[in-house]
Amino acid sequence: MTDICIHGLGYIGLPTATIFAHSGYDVVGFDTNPEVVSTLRRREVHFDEPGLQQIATEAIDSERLKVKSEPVSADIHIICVPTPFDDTKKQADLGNVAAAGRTIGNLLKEDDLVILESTVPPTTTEEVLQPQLEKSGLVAGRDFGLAHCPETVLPGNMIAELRENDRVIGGIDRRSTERTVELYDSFVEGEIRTTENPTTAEFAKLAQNTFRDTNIALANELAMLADEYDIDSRKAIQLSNHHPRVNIHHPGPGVGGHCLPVDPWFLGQESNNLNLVSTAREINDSMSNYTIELLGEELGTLSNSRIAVLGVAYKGNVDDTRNSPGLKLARELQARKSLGVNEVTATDGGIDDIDVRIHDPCVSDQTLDLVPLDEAVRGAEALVLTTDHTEYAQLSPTRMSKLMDGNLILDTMAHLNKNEWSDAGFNYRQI
Ligand SMILES: NC(=O)C1=CN([C@@H]2O[C@H](COP(=O)(O)OP(=O)(O)OC[C@H]3O[C@@H](n4cnc5c(N)ncnc54)[C@H](O)[C@@H]3O)[C@@H](O)[C@H]2O)C=CC1
Ligand SMILES: CC(=O)N[C@@H]1[C@@H](OP(=O)(O)OP(=O)(O)OC[C@H]2O[C@@H](n3ccc(=O)[nH]c3=O)[C@H](O)[C@@H]2O)O[C@H](C(=O)O)[C@@H](O)[C@@H]1O
Repeated sequence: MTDICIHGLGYIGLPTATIFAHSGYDVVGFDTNPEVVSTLRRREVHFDEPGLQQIATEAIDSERLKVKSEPVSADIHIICVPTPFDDTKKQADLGNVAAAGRTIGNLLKEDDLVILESTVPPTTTEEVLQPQLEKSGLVAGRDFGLAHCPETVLPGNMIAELRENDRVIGGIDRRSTERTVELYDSFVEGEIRTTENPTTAEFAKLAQNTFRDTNIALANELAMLADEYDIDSRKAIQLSNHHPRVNIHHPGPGVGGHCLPVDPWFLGQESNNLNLVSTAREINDSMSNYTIELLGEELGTLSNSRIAVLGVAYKGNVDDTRNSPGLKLARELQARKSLGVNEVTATDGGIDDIDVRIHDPCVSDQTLDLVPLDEAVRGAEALVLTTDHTEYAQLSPTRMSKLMDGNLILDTMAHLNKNEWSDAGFNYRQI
């Protein structure tokens, strides 16, 4: 008999299935994508996450975790499916949650427990998932349990954070909440806090990411203001943060990933009260444009320039390019070229012909036209560092200088050693 069926074996579902298997449960991991299933059956993890390959392989080898392309009947179902964002409607696409609900509804037995882990707009558990489950004829709260337990792990540090992070659990009744707490208590070392309904748990999760996105927008606005005074924004922010109640985040080339740029919209998708939050989104989205302005300012013109964009993963040491600031920057520069207009510098009125070359040591996506580092840098007038991969911190300014035609380095993440690059003759600029 299967204890737990996990629906969706991506960044969240696979580590979760693995950790439950290691906690002694019999787990089936089900994914609708046959490639994910066949890759995992070959004991290969289909994305980069430190430490996961080993523990996932151990779980599969021990047969505590079975990977399947069909869902199975189980006492507990955990939903970890994607909840993408429809950018035109500014609404969550909850099709995968509804589909998982229908699938589980067909398998549901009395006394089962269903837990939604995916990040969703408030009320989704009760208004989208519950009706699908109840098509089974069983009633939530009476015949089966239902709860929301949002995931909060940080990509790059998931294995530790799965255990260590606090959890919020909101069931549709007390018994659903208690059963869910008991389940997560098997491996969570952080505090498990409960709320009286799933909506509060959904809201609390979104509030966390909205806080971070809004805070970064403040940092980005401070960076643009500091530039007007010709001072180092990061130094100023660092000094501010010594106050015991101030914690301003870091400015950068924009906010990437599929969580921070998306979740703030989920929070108020039916509301007219999304003011600060939507302004913060606009500021963070505008950082690629600001980066292009800085480039134009430093180079005098972008016409006929060659620019190397270093980093299209949305953050350091991951292979995920969803909503990547580096990719957005590269595509915006390339779009100017294809438009054949010069919107960047008012001074020369020439035609942009920007040669943009992109490199990333962690990303292997063939569709992105990535090139090796030397090829990206050779003949470039400017390097723009958009991702803080550890590997980039080791770049030799002397070697880069020999390959380049110009001497501009725009370090949007303040990842490099300013003195070292300046001493090597670079015009070093940060955001
Ligand atoms: N990746 C992250 O860092 C975090 C993600 N989340 C949330 O967790 C949820 C899942 O995200 P990820 O794991 O990153 O997505 P993902 O895209 O990496 O993985 C989701 C998997 O679900 C499968 N799938 C889609 N529909 C399915 C269905 N009906 N039944 C079974 N499998 C199905 C897909 O084929 C895919 O393999 C999202 O709501 C996300 O916002 C929450 C915290 C952190
Ligand atoms: C509140 C919080 O810390 N949320 C986390 C976040 O994970 P994610 O990898 O998206 O977050 P991140 O490391 O802040 O990176 C997002 C983006 O923000 C940028 N970033 C981050 C911090 C900063 O000071 N400045 C900045 O510009 C990063 O470069 C990146 O482009 O979202 C995850 C999620 O919900 O999926 C969540 O589980 C994680 O714990």
